[in-house]
Amino acid sequence: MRTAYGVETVRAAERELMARLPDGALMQRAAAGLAAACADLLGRVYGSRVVLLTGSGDNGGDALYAGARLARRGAGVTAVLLSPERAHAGGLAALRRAGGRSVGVAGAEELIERADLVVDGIVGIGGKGGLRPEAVPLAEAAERSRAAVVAVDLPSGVDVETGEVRGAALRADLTVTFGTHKPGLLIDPAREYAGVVRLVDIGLAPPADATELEALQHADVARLLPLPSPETDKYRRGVVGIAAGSARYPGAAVLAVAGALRGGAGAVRYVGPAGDAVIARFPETLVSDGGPKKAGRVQAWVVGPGAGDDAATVAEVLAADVPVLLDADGLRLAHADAVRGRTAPTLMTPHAGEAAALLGISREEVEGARLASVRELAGRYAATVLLKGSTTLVAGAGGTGAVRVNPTGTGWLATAGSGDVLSGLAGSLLAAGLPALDAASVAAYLHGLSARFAADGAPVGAHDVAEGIPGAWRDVRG
Ligand SMILES: NC(=O)C1=CN([C@@H]2O[C@H](COP(=O)(O)OP(=O)(O)OC[C@H]3O[C@@H](n4cnc5c(N)ncnc54)[C@H](OP(=O)(O)O)[C@@H]3O)[C@@H](O)[C@H]2O)[C@@H](O)CC1
Ligand SMILES: [K+]
Repeated sequence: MRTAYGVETVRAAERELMARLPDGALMQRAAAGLAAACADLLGRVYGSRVVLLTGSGDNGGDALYAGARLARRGAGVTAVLLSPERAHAGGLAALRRAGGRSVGVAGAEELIERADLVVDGIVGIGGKGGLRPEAVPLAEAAERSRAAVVAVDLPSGVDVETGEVRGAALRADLTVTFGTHKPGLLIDPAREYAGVVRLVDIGLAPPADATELEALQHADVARLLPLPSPETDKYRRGVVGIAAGSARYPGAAVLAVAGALRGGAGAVRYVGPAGDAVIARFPETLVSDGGPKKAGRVQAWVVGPGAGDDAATVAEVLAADVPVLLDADGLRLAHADAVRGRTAPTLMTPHAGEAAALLGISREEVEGARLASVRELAGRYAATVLLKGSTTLVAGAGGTGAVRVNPTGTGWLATAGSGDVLSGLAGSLLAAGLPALDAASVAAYLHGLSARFAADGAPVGAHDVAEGIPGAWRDVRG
């Protein structure tokens, strides 16, 4: 499991470690890791031109010490000091001893444009607000320049706690972060600014119960996948009910069923007006004519994809005492009290536009503040919430615990119907007995992986994503 921690937790872990180490040892570990990453990126250090953007805190100190290491290996290193009188004294002295030099911001843009490597040590976890005005032209020059840009700990200007970016920020090709990941490095829009993230181990050991974000990895998903035992039957594997589709949108029903058939449940029941289309494509589906109540035994329901205005079916499903996944039209048609009042788990799967409608804010606000939005929805509805998008996040019911961030997402998933496949897949995992947080995060993981395999660098349709799910299972299980 990849984990990320908030600033207070990181600082507490740093204090604890520093108390046991000689003065400055931690910064030397950080600088050594940073210099090694820079050298890898440069390929040839000797003769390269390196510019250090240096702020007034320890983030600048890391950059200066790393710059000194590069200068000792023959790089021409220039530190641009944003506040010359407050630059890290030890780091600056080390750089000068190694043959590096320092300048003020005047003329810095030209240096940046001619550099091979720019190191962003303007601010790290001590930063408040976005980039200050004097740093903005330097960030713009770095973007214009052909130099590789390496951010120290995090790209300056992004919100390390939330992944929000208000105003200008440095755009890095590589971020070298120390001790642990930070939430902002894993959530868009900040994640975009971070480029590739490389974690340098400096010996920090933050407590597991303070985890802010978790990203499942293959091994975690493999452990959670529901596998049939020798004595199993379809009810033990779980029966998922799909109440989706309408005369106008029969395809949503077909795609939700397609996802559900690949999710590990033993059987898929379908109720709704698209039964003929479903059975024509998937004859193994148990189609029934009555509403959800008359469908027979179901261990989890999916309601909403392509459902049009059928509020009665949504209400009927919400009244069932089994896990319910609420998606698409279902999110709009559900009564908030009916969701909050449920005793069995509820999983809501909005995209940013649907989340915005539920929260009464704009889509842009949701996309700019994903972490806050997903937590807020999970709190308001007392439901597990999967917020789809460029970074898919899953918050557990109530919104207070660690939020799961999906590492397998891809832009190819932004295609009509892919959400229907995801809802069927996650519903199937719910029926197979996974807790809602696991069902949602495992579904997002497999869905993203499947899309990556199916796309392989070219556009895909939602049905390709559904058909690729077994391949994603196999890959995860190794
Ligand atoms: N602690 C450790 O053991 C280790 C820490 N390590 C490293 O230290 C970093 C944290 O260092 P830190 O605490 O000194 O804060 P830091 O991020 O450099 O910024 C604070 C300074 O910037 C200023 N400032 C604030 N906002 C600003 C803005 N928007 N734009 C511009 N300036 C702004 C603010 O001054 P102000 O002008 O507000 O008085 C203050 O002086 C961490 O990210 C990691 O890289 C590693 O070496 C491993 C060991
Ligand atoms: K930085």
